[in-house]
Amino acid sequence: MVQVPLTNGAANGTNGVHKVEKRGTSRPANGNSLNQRLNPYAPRASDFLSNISNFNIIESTLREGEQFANAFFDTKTKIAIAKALDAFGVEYIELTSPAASEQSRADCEAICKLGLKAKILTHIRCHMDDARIAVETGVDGVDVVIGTSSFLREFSHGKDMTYITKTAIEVIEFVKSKGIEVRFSSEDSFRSDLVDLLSIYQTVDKIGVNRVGIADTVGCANPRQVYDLVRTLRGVVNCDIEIHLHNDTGMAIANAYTALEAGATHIDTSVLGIGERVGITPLGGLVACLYAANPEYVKSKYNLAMLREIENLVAEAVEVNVPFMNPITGYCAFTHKAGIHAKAILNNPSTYEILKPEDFGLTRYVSIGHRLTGWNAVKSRVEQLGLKLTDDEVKDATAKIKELADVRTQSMDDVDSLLRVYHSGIQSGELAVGQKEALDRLLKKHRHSSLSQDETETPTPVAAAA
Ligand SMILES: CC(=O)SCCNC(=O)CCNC(=O)[C@H](O)C(C)(C)COP(=O)(O)OP(=O)(O)OC[C@H]1O[C@@H](n2cnc3c(N)ncnc32)[C@H](O)[C@@H]1OP(=O)(O)O
Ligand SMILES: O=C(O)CCC(=O)C(=O)O
Ligand SMILES: [Zn+2]
Repeated sequence: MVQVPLTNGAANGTNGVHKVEKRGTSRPANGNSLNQRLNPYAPRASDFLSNISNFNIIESTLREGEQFANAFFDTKTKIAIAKALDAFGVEYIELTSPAASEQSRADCEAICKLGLKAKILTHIRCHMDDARIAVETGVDGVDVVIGTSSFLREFSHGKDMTYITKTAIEVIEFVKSKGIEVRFSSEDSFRSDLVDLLSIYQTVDKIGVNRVGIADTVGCANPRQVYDLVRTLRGVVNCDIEIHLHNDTGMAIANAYTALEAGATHIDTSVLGIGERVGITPLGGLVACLYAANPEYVKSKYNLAMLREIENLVAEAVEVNVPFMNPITGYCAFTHKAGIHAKAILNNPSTYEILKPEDFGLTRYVSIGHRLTGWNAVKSRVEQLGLKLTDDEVKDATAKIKELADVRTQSMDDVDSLLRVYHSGIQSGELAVGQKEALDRLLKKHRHSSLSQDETETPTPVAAAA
């Protein structure tokens, strides 16, 4: 595909300096008036419940992400991912339970010792044995989870709500006694009884849990259900509300956004969304969605130019490619193709872009070597090449590009050669607008001379004699 770079990427340097002061609370940033102009339906400050401009990310690549089928992170890779996420600016990094294995425990301790600005959490079952191990690792907080749906109560741990509540209180009070954060989450919340849920959340809120978590463990929830549950919970507890959303039906980003609108304060993500089955809310997709709502706030919190590097790091570690349709970093995320789009983009990129590539250290492209191209896009390339053609001449050359592209997509070199031949034909007087045969003759001559040049090229010596 011919891709004409229209702007240069403004790759920001990464903020590799680790300060001791921990993240974890974010200040609301208003000021989305520009965004309101770009998108009249953008969220408004008057929505008093909404945390679209006041949220924290709990980045779980090193916990949920380790549950992805392909994932095996050795210590070095875990440290590289943790450092990259910290430099990006996530508020929390969640790690696999130290009860999982001896190496998991050692890695958890090693990451705690890095002195990152992000708060380090580990994720455990609602059990005193796990809690005792977790608090010895040096983490800033412990995320406690237990299934509350009838499925999990019957087929996973086999405990009733009375037992769950009693154990939750014991674990929470123990973790709190160590002076670190504690969160309590109900696994499979959306298939749990609402009265059970609200009752246990209220109990743990009263004993001073820092956050309660809602989990769409099987990815069954839709945005309206998410809104209703978070909104209801917001009216019942005073503590922060975290949400963890699986992507089995493709709803994870929309559900995360809706949860913030309903008053959730913390969103779980993983890089590229990796996790159990198809994973959870992806970091990049969530950032894209929240940037579209309030770019200044998102830019103030995160080093957006690092996103591509982090995704590549994780993609390589788990041996997958970054998907072509990935928000922000998909290979064609900022490529514009159809002539109608290209013209408008060239006049003002906001016509067809809600995300600015330069804010992510990326570059915009207009693709022109295809049959959907238009003369405005071709004119832009003519100007980039420093050629002088009238509008009628550009339109004439565009017609030839389309004719050729009806047979096969033209490379950048193909298009550039055609434009150069066209231009020199006009300059020399061998060509005028509409003279199709003359243009074909010139193109044929050019092809012939490039071929014979190739044939007469001296081969490069493979190795010099000693
Ligand atoms: C939805 C989620 O993703 S939750 C997070 C999932 N994360 C993990 O599973 C971490 C990795 N897991 C592991 O390394 C292991 O499963 C361990 C160390 C946690 C437990 O291993 P094992 O003792 O061999 O038990 P196993 O994995 O077979 O079964 C889980 C046990 O925990 C119990 N359990 C399951 N969930 C919970 C919970 N949330 N709280 C308390 N106990 C639980 C089960 O009843 C079962 O107990 P049992 O030994 O009495 O049968
Ligand atoms: O701890 C949580 O909130 C979520 C646990 C989990 O991974 C899930 O329920 O899918
Ligand atoms: Zn999960």
